[in-house]
Amino acid sequence: MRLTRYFLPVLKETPSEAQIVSHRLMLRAGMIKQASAGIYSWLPLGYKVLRNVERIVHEEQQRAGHIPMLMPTLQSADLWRESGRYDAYGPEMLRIRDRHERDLLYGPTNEEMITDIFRSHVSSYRDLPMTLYHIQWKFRDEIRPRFGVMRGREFLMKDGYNFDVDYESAIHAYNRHMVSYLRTYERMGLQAIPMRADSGPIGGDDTHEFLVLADTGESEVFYDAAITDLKFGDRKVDYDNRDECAEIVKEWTTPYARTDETHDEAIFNQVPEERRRTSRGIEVGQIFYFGTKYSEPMGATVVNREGQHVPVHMGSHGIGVSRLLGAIIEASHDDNGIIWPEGVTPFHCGIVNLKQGDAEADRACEQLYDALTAKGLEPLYDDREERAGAKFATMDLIGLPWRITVGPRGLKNGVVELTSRKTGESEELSPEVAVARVA
Ligand SMILES: Nc1ncnc2c1ncn2[C@@H]1O[C@H](COS(=O)(=O)NC(=O)[C@@H](N)CS)[C@@H](O)[C@H]1O
Repeated sequence: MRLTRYFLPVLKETPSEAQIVSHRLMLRAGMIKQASAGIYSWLPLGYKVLRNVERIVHEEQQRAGHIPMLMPTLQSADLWRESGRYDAYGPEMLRIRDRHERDLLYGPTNEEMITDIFRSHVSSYRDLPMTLYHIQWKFRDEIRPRFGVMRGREFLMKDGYNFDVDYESAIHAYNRHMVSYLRTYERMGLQAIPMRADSGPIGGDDTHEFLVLADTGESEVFYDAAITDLKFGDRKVDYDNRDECAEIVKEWTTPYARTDETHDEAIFNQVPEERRRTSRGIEVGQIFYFGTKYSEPMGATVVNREGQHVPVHMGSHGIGVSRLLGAIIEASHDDNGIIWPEGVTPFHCGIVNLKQGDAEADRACEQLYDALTAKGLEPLYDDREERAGAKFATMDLIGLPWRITVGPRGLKNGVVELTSRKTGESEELSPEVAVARVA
């Protein structure tokens, strides 16, 4: 992409209403624009990162054998009356009436809707296990939306729902989700720690939240420092193997890690003093087991092996897709701006032309552009008539992992300058070597 043909409305000033760094940087880098309280337009750069986060979520959910689909944002109130949550959910639910005076709502979550889909089509244990998921916008009328996309009113969530014939199978589904989440967050360059949590309005008794440690996090957390040494890496996992998934879950849930809702001082004190940590965390996902909480009242049953009609055991599992952009920036930035992990960066490499209009420099930039593109690495070419300082500042602000700077003087010596955003280090290399170095 050429900057003169893109739409990147970077801001010179730091917007006063932004209280945390991710909100400030998302506004300044021209990624989002507030439409109304807690509701944002996703401008091109932000939208590109959002799609990259979605792609990783889709890949890891499907690797775990979960099936993608898409449910609407608007739901009938009747479904929520069946489960008894229509009134229980409270003022966070945006209630809407259509022209025929029918009660609708903008879905804050989809347990009722997915259970209705399941009960309409599945009636035998032979069709199980089954996990359906979608990535869809949600609405929760937060009384105090804040911190930009971190606590929005309209936000993008992956919500997945497992259907199993019994408790053991549903716990395997729970473990499968935990394993898929560990890999998902690592691929985004995040360390998200699973912590035992309280279940809130969704209900049920088994639940873990995934938290990214950050001073600006809304949750207070207590954990054993040993848990931060765990790495998932690119280990191969047989997601159908119950013991294998249970083993990984055990590895990640043995060290003490809890939010303030479930913190137990007595147990925490058994952790060696030098390893006890308290901090704050950003909740980027949550997994739940809630048994027959929805299948019972809504009559979602299957005939089991013994020929009995039994309500299916379920769980729901969410990832805050739009919140993740804020969490990643909180975890990866410096004074000059964002530092995108390779897995989610909007462009892989910036190209800065120090002398736009100089035949040599222009040609070298075009060749770099083609070479990077040929390697499947999307460049952002700053071809504006701007002075170098402004071009460098923009590249640092929007946080691309690599920048190649091209100038007439360097070209005379057959070199360009390759700069790593993470380390700030620069090297003079031939254009071919510079392109080879961009991961
Ligand atoms: N107001 C919000 N703004 C941005 N992200 C949010 C907001 N509320 C929740 N999320 C994200 O959505 C994730 C899942 O939300 S949740 O309430 O914990 N879980 C559910 O809704 C269940 N139905 C799981 S499918 C959270 O972990 C969080 O990362």
